[in-house]
Amino acid sequence: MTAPATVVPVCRHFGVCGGCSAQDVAPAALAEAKHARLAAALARAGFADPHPAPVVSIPMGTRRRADFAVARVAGAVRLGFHETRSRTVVDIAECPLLRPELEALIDPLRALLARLQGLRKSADVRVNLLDAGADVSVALDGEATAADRARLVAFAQEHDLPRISLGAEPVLIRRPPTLDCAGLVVLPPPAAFLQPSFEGEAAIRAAVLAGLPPKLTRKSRIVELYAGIGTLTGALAAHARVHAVEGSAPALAALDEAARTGGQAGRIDTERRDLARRPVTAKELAGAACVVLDPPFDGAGPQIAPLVEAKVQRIVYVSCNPEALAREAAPFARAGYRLLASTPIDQFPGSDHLESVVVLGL
Ligand SMILES: C[S@@+](CC[C@H](N)C(=O)[O-])C[C@H]1O[C@@H](n2cnc3c(N)ncnc32)[C@H](O)[C@@H]1O
Repeated sequence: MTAPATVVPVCRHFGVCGGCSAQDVAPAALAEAKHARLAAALARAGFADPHPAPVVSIPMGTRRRADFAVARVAGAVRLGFHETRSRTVVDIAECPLLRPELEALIDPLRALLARLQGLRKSADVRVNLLDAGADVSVALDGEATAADRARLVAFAQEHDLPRISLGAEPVLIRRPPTLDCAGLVVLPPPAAFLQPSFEGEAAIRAAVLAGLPPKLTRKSRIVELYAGIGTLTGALAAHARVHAVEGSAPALAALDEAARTGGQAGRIDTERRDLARRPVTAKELAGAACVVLDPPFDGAGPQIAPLVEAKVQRIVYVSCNPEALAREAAPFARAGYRLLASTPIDQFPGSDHLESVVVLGL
């Protein structure tokens, strides 16, 4: 018997909220479609007959990062996500994608925002669930008043948050906002980029480690591009020395500090660099046993050409955009790289987004 192609959406906001576009597609059918999408992207890149590994499916209720949009409309505050292709904020009562700890903060956050004088028309709230608890950052469109700051402090205390911030500025740190990234204990900056779920992050890490060259020694060098706060760096450093490159100063500072305090300074060195303006050159990549790259949605752009030119034996490309992957894997295929492995990771259930890890070798 084949699985039904459609199911009843689990969330009452489905169809209006732009957060999930495919919640009415049966999970098995969605997984099949995502698998086919990765295969098609790799075929377009020029790899004949790609056979991605089975999809790693991350269930609903696991999202540990939420970017809420907030709007003050006719005196009332809406908190939720934008409608599809619109700036209108859907005022949500639930979000089954989220971990329960984050879902439980929706109503209290809305009540908090309603009382902030610095909220004129709109705001953004980023909640990152760290090991230390939910790290909240509120970006207002107006100036926060002293009373607003006092309300943020009271909110952090009432909800036992490790830290609450206005944008990038911490207003109160109650305990270190720690996150264990495979042994590297990081203090991410407010509103840091995190992979959407612990489970998805573990799956990415496992696929990346499985893609490393077999003969690494502890003296081998891995160049990691777009390292962020070090989500993958600590795990890579268990296998080789890592040169981690990242454009965001706060993210890189967090990674650097974690490496130093964790006694990994000899294994991990860091470099702040805007890879769009100043890509790492082929010459700089000489001698690297492997390059791991995890670029933003639009891809690595100008970084690709020097990477292809460098002829590094192994490339592990983590992608959250199959279209960019198809485009950027193509020059590797033309340069003679073989597709060694590809893993689709569905860490965006209920939507058509797809994460994947692709391993290329010469
Ligand atoms: C998809 S995230 C991956 C981060 C990290 N690997 C992780 O898994 O958490 C992409 C990273 O690329 C960084 N980035 C974006 N544009 C960049 C640029 N032009 N140069 C360097 N880094 C950039 C972002 O700050 C972000 O940390």
